[in-house]
Amino acid sequence: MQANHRSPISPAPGGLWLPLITPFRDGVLDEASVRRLVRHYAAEAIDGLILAATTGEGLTLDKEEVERLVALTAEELTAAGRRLPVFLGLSGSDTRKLMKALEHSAAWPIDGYLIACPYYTRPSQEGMVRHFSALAEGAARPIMIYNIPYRTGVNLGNTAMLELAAHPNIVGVKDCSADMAQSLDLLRRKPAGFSVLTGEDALFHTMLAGGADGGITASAHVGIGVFVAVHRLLRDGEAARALAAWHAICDLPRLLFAEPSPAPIKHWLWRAGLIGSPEVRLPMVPVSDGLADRIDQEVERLRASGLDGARA
Ligand SMILES: O=C(O)C1=N[C@H](C(=O)O)C[C@H](O)C1
Repeated sequence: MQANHRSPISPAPGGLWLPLITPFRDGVLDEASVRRLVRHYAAEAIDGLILAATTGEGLTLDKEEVERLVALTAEELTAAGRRLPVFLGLSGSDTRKLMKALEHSAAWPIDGYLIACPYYTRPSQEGMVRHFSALAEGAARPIMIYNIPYRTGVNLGNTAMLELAAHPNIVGVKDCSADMAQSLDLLRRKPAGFSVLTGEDALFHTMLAGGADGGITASAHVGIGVFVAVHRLLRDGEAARALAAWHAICDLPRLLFAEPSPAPIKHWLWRAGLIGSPEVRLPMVPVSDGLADRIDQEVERLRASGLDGARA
């Protein structure tokens, strides 16, 4: 398969990548809200977008919806004059089906893929190395591995990860191993050209300070400017200012993950006027009344402090 990059991206992704929620209204993709969201976040100094991953409820989208989501995003980025890398979230436990998904999306305006470890079947380390190697061979664009054992049921260990990191088409990992020793060991041993981006929102500052290249954090939908600032300040050696900035928002992840994601984030964005409805698709359900009240109060507090970033 030929490489077919829409735009040249840094070979090793870094900085703040936003795993965009997918807005729905009355059961269908809410196109106006997709456009508004993309415009809104394209105006921020983020480094990339991820579509249809966990936060984007990718498992509930049909092929036509994913294609439309990708097209709308590309249109809005072009209209905004923003060359932002866009990776598509993929997951599955059948290598052949994933190869077909790669083929199906080969001409889409995306720059790469975020592919989760195969879930439910609990393959061996060798099975996962062969799985990702096959996908990397077949993909026309770079792949980031998504290691999230508490969702998939299987952990891609560092030996296997480093073997995969040697593949030129595997450019990084979204690390949600939930094992600090494993994450720090990976940061110590990762080769040049292979990025580690944390997907543990609450550990965003800690992981960056430990040498991570960036983060893919759903919480950054809120207070996005602060997430960007924390990354830049640390990169520029301004540790004290980075920590002070982080302290202003470090409780957000706990609030936004108090119930299954992305319902709390969607409630927030709806209250902030960025999306037309907080709708999620079953088996996800809307936030409880109690959490809705807590989020509403926090929306007001951040709005008053100017940290919300919700200026559509
Ligand atoms: O959408 C994602 O990708 C993210 N996944 C993590 C999860 O699975 O909970 C959290 C992260 O903030 C974004």
